[in-house]
This record gives sequence, C-alpha cells and structure tokens, in this order.
Amino acid sequence: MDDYQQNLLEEKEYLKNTLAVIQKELLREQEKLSDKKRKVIESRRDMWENTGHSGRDFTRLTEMNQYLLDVNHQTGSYYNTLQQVEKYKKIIDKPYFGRFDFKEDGCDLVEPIYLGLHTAIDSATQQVHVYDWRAPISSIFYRYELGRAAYQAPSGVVSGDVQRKRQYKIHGPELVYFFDCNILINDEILQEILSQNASAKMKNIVETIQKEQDTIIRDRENDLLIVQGVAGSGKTSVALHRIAFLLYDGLKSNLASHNILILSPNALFNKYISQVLPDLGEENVVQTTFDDIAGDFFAGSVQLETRSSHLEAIIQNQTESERNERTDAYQFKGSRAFVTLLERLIWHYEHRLIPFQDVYYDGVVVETRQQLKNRFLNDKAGMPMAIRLARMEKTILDKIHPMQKERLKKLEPIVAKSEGHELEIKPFSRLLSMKEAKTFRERLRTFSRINYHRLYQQLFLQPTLFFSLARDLNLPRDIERIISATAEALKKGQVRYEDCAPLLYLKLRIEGSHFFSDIKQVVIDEAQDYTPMHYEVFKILFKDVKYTVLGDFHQSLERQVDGSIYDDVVQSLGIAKIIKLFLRKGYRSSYEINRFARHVLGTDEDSLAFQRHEAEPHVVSFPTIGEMDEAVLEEATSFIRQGFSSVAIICKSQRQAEQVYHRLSSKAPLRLVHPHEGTLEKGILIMSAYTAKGLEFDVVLLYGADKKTYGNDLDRRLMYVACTRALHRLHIYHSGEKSPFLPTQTEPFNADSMQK
Ligand SMILES: Nc1ncnc2c1ncn2[C@@H]1O[C@H](COP(=O)(O)OP(=O)(O)OP(=O)(O)O)[C@@H](O)[C@H]1O
Repeated sequence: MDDYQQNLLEEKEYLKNTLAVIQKELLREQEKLSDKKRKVIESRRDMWENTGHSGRDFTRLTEMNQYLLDVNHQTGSYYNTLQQVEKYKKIIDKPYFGRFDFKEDGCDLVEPIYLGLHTAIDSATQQVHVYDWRAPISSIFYRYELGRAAYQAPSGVVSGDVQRKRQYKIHGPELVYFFDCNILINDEILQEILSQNASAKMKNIVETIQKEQDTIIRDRENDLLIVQGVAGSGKTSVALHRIAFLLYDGLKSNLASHNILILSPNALFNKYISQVLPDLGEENVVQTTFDDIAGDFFAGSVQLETRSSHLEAIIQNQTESERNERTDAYQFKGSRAFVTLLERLIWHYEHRLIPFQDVYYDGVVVETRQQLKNRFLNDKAGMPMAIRLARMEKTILDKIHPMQKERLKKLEPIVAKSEGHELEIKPFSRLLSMKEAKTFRERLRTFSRINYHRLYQQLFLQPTLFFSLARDLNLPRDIERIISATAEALKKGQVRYEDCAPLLYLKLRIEGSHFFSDIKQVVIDEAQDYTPMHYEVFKILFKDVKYTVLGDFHQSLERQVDGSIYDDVVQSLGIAKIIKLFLRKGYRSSYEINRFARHVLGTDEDSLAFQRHEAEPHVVSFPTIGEMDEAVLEEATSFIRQGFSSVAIICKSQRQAEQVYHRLSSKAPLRLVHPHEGTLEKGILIMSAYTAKGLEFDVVLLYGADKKTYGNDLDRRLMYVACTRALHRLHIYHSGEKSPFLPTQTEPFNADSMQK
C-alpha cells in the first residue's frame, strides 16, 4: 500500500470516529434538551399555580420573584443547550475542513489538529476531535506554512513546528478528497469557491480565510481597528468573521451578541449579510443604518432625507453647478470646520441666545431673568445643557407648588363673583388654576426646552450669525448659496441628508445620550460614506466602545477622498490604541473584470487581483436606446439560461432603473431592487449603482454607459462600484458616445465566449 492509500485509510477512520463522537454528543445534548424543556414547562406551571392569585399580596411578591429567577435561569440554560444541538447538527455533514500537525516545543508528540466550524469533544474522554476555527491554536492554519509557527494561547505564546497541512472536501458526510499543501490556504480550494455562482445571501469563508484577513479577524489588542481594502477584498466578510471571533472569545471579554452593533449602508445590505453569523452558529447582532438612527432621534418631528434620496438628488442634478452645490454642502457640513462652527453655536446659545424671562407667579417674582441666567451659567456640574435646563424648570415648578394652593384660595372668591359659576365654584376654580399652571409651564419651556431644528435653522436664517461664528474657518466658495438653499429647505420642514448628522450632533451635544448603553463593539462598514461629522456623532452615541472600521476610499460617492479619511476617523473618535491594516487583493471579480475596473478608476495603485481567469468584459455600442434595451434583455435571459444565477442590470440612478424596468418588465421576469426594502433573489435584477454597493452578482450588465451619463468624477466612481460587483461577467452597453472612462479598445462582442 502506498503512502496515499495508507493516509486515505487513516483519514477515513478518523472521519468515522469523529462522526460517531458528534452523533453521540448530539444525542446526549438532545436528551438534555428535552429534559430541560420539561423542567421549564413545569416551573412555569408551578409559578402560575402558586402565585397566580397573589397579585396584591406584597409578602408573596418576593416568592414570585424567586420563581421568575428560576424560570429565567432554566430558560437560559434551555437555549444554551439548544444552541449546542444546533451546532452539532451543523457539523454532522462536514465536521472539519482542514488539519495541521503540530509539534509543540518541548513535547515529543506530534498532534494532528483538525479544524471545523465548531469544536467536537468526546465528553467521555475529553479528546478534542475538532477545534473551532476560532480557537487560538487554529490561527496557525491560516497564518503559517510548514516549519516554525506560534500562536497566542491564554497562558502565553506557544511555538513549535508545523509538520503537515491538509485540506479536505467532505460532503454528506463522505470524504470526497483531501490533499496536502505546504503553503498557506491552497489556491485550488479558493479557486473552486470563487468560481461558484453568487448567492442571494453572503456566505461564510472559514475554510479559506487568508493570512491578512485572519490578522484582522483575531485582533484583540486595539480599540480602533481600521481596514482599507480594495473592492471585493473581503472587508464585510472579515468584519462578520471578526464578530464571530469576538463572540467566541466573549466569555473572556464578557461580550454577547446584543453588545455588538453593525452600521451598514441600507436595509437591503443588512438582509444580505444577515445569514453569515447564524451560519457560523452565532446569534445576529444589532444591525442599523445611519438613516434609522437619525429617524429614531427625530421621530415624526421633521422630515429627514434618506441617504439614497440624497444620492439620487446628486446623481440626477443635470447641471454641474446644481451638483456642486449639493456636494459642496455635503462636504462642508460633514467637515471638522462645521463641527467647530456648531460648537460655537452651542456656546453662543448657552451664553447669549437662551431666551430667559422673569418668572412671575400670582403677581410675585419667583426668579428674575438675570438670576436664572447666572444660576444656569454657574451650575455646570458636568451635565449636558438640556439636563441643566430641565433641572432649572423642575426647581421653579417645585418652588411654585406650595403657592398654587394659595392661588386656588384666591381664585375661589373671584369665581364666586363671576356670573354663571355660582354652583361650581370649587371645580371651576380648580380648572382655572390648572389652566394657569399650563400657561405657566409653557412660558417656562420657552427657555427651558430647546428646539434643535429651530436653533439649527437660525444659523442659516441669520447669515450674520453664521459668518460671525464661522470667523477664521475655511468656507467653501459657494457658501452663500449653501446657506440660502439650506434655509429654504429647513423652512419647509425638510432636513436634507447633509443636515441630518449636524442636527443630530447638536441634539446629542446639548442633551447627551443614554441610548446604545449596551453596545461595546461597533463595526462600521463602508466607512468612506461617513464624514468627520458622522464620526463625531458616533463618538457621543457609543461610549467606551471598541471599533472596527472598514472602507474603501475609491468607492466614496459624493466626495472625492483619499486615505486621509482614516486620519479624520482617528481624530474624531479620539482613540489612542489603533491599528490600520490593508487588504490589497480582490477576491470577488475575475482577474479580467478587476483589471477592467482599475482602468475605469484610472489608478494603478498597488492592488492585486486573485488569478481567476474568465471572459474579458465587453463594451457594446447601439445606435438607439430601443436596440440597447433589446440587447440587454436578450443577454440577461441568455446568461440565466447558461446557468448564472444572478444577473444585475445596473443603471446610474434609481430613476433610470425604474424607467428601464417599466420598458422591459413585460417582456421578461425582472425584479426592481430598492435599497430600503426586499431581499436579493436569484434571476434578473435591476437597480441603481448605489443600491448595488456592497453586493455582488454573477453577471453585471451596466446600462447606458455613454459620455453624457458617465462624464464626471462622481460618475467614474459610480461606474467603478458597478463594475466591481461582477463575479464572472461584465458587459457594458451604451448608445451614443461612449463614456471616457471606458477603454478605447476592447475585444469584439462575441456571444460564444460567454459560455460558462
Ligand atoms: N478568504 C476568502 N475566501 C473565499 N471567499 C472570499 C474570501 N475573501 C473574500 N471572499 C469573497 O469575496 C467576495 C467579496 O467579499 P466582501 O463582500 O466581504 O468584500 P468587500 O471588501 O466588503 O467588498 P466591497 O467593498 O466591494 O463591497 C465575497 O463573495 C466573499 O465571499
């Protein structure tokens, strides 16, 4: 028997034993589960039977409390076992995917370490058959080739020699094949994974995590981890695996899923990534968007523009000057200079603008305007301004409380004398007194409550105030136009997207915030989409948290930015222990699509593409829009017939996507995708480039890439985002003169070369 045959026999034996252990442990956990379920039901029944009639009996409340504690404890334990059962069920078909043999320094034994989605231990012998991919020792698999290696164990660094590395394909649960590799994760498996069709939900990448990705996933040293990664380099995947790692590590760091928050671009993206953590056996974490946060803070009081409406407005602006007005406004209102301006506004409001008034009650001066102001300015006690004002309001109300009785006594003779109320002197006097108290409170609130919208509006309605506060700050050239456009919108009760973060900043700085107090880890994806103003808001919203911030400045839409955006992040968040890492290799798109996209972007910055070769992208020209429509539809259906599961027709704007959809939807099954609703499905989808951001499709058909539609820098970045969504095929259609960002010479369009 040769070596391979010998190894095969051994591996088959190991798999058989491991499966037997998993089966045994699964049965054990299932028995525990039914036992725990029975106990929970019994305890609940006992609780209701023994305490159900004692609602008003305070002596029995403690008893009820004890029952509740027990029931909660048992329910928690039931769910832990349930999670364990689910984990075993997940690994029964594929218990592991890799192995390395490790000889620890100072030990004679070479131990085979098998890696899988979850740990499998024989509870009888305590033998570990499979290590969780997140276990400290597992990092060796991702980081080292054969030879010297080390990992960080809880007790310190453990070093030794890696003597073998092996990867497996196990299916159903048969050993399909295995092979030894002496390098990092073998390209063959990665090739196979990356050449598959895109799925409607993001997938986990545990089997093929790359060394540089693993470094990010396992970092525990830093409080702010910044990742700049090219399109398709795995930023979102890495962020989610990092969360799974932190939760695994959670026992030490006391971290649970509700302590982690992911800030992502929109609801569609949230749904797209929602499967990864459950796949990894973890519960989903808090997922939100900036739009949702702003909406919660200003619920119903003002009309907030969403990010997609803002992008749509910028993209649709026909004239350069209209577009510049909005992008300049966004840039300025997101800048550090505007943060300074708002800080000055807050100071100015505190010292000059609060409309303090003399407070009278029943003809008596309770406090003079000056007394109130002095007391307010001297009583800082580290509290936010709104809280200090609310305390002042309460003190005044407490002061007049005893005076109200006297006032009532005075009101009764007056009412007695007034005609028509002789028979209801007391109730009518009380009613009058209540009305008076209401008016009194309303007067107080003219200075004790702050209308943030009005305060912010004041800044733009009074240009002299604006310019006096903006002294020595860098202002954009069209500031006058920005001021008047903002004033117009605010007067109509509309808050443009670029005003949402400043308005929220104002509110949070004046009021403080106790929301998100559970959050300990914040993951910010698409970091380039947030301005310094946003990061200032995050700093107030999330206290004592650690951050993972991932972005790609090439994919910034409304602003042209570079790597310095991360300096802004550091400065705004004010965190000292930071690390900045780079992901330079794109895994999503084929080599040809990657190369094409770099051409569109017009940069030869060092970015690498994974060598997965497929058909060259095509640029096709049509004499009319009608012919372009027909070709797009024909190609889309043909790609589906060829076995690609998702074909995205990407338009520049949502409006264009809707128009194309209305023209084509009666001829083929198309789905129009909105950023705020729905889920991604297989088939032919149609959407705007900004909706497609963060997502991926087997085939991208970029619609209408003419010079007029894609002519400026923003258009160039939109086109780059659209092109980098494609895994396998990229076709670009235009009618009229081609966009200058497209290559001048491309291969002729050839339908035969598209066979998958
Ligand atoms: N190590 C890996 N193994 C297998 N697939 C990977 C790996 N890294 C990334 N991928 C795949 O590459 C694709 C892109 O990943 P992801 O969406 O996380 O990248 P991204 O950097 O967030 O992209 P973008 O910024 O363009 O939205 C996904 O299909 C992901 O599964």
